[in-house]
Amino acid sequence: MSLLESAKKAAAFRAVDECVKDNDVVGVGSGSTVVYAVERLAERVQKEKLRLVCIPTSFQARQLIVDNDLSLGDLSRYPQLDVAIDGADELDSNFVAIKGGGGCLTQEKIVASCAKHFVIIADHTKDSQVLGEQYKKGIPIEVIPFAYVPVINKIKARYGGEIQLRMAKMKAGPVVTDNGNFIIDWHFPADKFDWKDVNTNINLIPGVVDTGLFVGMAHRAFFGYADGSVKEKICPA
Ligand SMILES: O=C[C@H](O)[C@H](O)[C@H](O)COP(=O)(O)O
Repeated sequence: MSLLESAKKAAAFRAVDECVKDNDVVGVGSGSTVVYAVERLAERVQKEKLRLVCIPTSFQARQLIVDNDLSLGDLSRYPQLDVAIDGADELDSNFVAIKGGGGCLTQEKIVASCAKHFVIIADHTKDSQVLGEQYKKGIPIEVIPFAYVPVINKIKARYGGEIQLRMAKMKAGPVVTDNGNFIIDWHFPADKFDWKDVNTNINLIPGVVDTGLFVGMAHRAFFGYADGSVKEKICPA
C-alpha cells in the first residue's frame, strides 16, 4: 500500500472507531478515502454486531455498502442521520471544505446536511490554512447542462478566475454526474473571499445545482499520516 493510501486508511479507521456506535444511521461519503471507512464499518458490524443503517451519497457509495453487506437505507426512510463520514479535497483552518473532486458533491451535501455530526476523513495533504493552498483543481460546481455557459460567464463576471467544463476520461464529452448534470471547475483568483457569501451567491445563479463549497458543515476532521498516526481537528465554533 502506498504512503498516501496508508494515511487515508488511518484517518478512516480512526473516524469510524470514534464516531460510530450501535444503532446509528450513518451517511457514507464518496471517493477513495471512504473505501477504507466502509471496510472498517463492515469489520465492526461483523465483530461487534453493530446494527447500522448506511445512507449512500453516490452510486459508488451505494455499491460499497452493498458489496460490504452493510444495511442500505435512503433519506425517505431515514431523513435524520446520526453521523455522516466523507472525504474532502481540502479543508481550511476555518473548516471550509472543497468537495466534488469525484463529482459527487450534491448528494454528499444533502446527506451531510441531514446528519447530527459531519466528519471529514482525509490524508494530511488535504489539511490547509487557506482554501486553494493544497487543492489546485478548482471548486467543483454542479450545473444543469442547458445552463453551463451562462453560469460560467456569470461566475467569471462577478468573481474572476478561470472555469472549465470537466471532461470525461475514456469517453468523449463532459463528465455527467449521478444526477445527470455537468461539473464546472472554478479556478478562483487569489483574493480574500468570504466563502459563505460566495457559496450563497453562486447557488443563486439559475442553473446551478450546488457548489463543492461546504461552509459551516463539518464538525470534526481526521487527517491521517503514512505512519498510522492521525491528527484530529474539531470545528472552532
Ligand atoms: O466527489 C467526490 C467527493 O467529494 C470526495 O469525497 C472528495 O473528492 C475526496 O475524495 P478522495 O477521498 O478520493 O480524496
